[in-house]
Amino acid sequence: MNEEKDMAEARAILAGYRASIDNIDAALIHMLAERFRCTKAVGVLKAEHGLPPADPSREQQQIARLRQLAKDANLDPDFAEKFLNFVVREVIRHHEQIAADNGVMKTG
Ligand SMILES: C=C(O[C@@H]1C=C(C(=O)O)C=C[C@H]1O)C(=O)O
Repeated sequence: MNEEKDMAEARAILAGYRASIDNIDAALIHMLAERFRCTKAVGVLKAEHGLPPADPSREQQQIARLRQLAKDANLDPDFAEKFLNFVVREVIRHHEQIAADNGVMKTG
């Protein structure tokens, strides 16, 4: 009887956490969509002005900044760096595609 009650309570707590996880995942998707909307505009600007798709020195600054933010937030900084690199790789792929569509040579 108690076991059943414990299990029902655990399921209710789990459902509460999952509702928050679903909200957070939705926020992440919206934030990523907004970031890519912005980086695609950067890709067009770069293609129009013959700037290279990638900017490694800017990326180094972002990595240092995000690693510190992650540490302060008690998030694994290695994970934060891997996540940023994953996103930036996709951004650079978009920039290369935009440049190619506009007849600009791949330079970086
Ligand atoms: C968006 C840019 O292009 C690339 C993508 C970056 C990013 O997604 O944050 C950062 C540097 C560049 O390699 C940029 O140069 O700012």
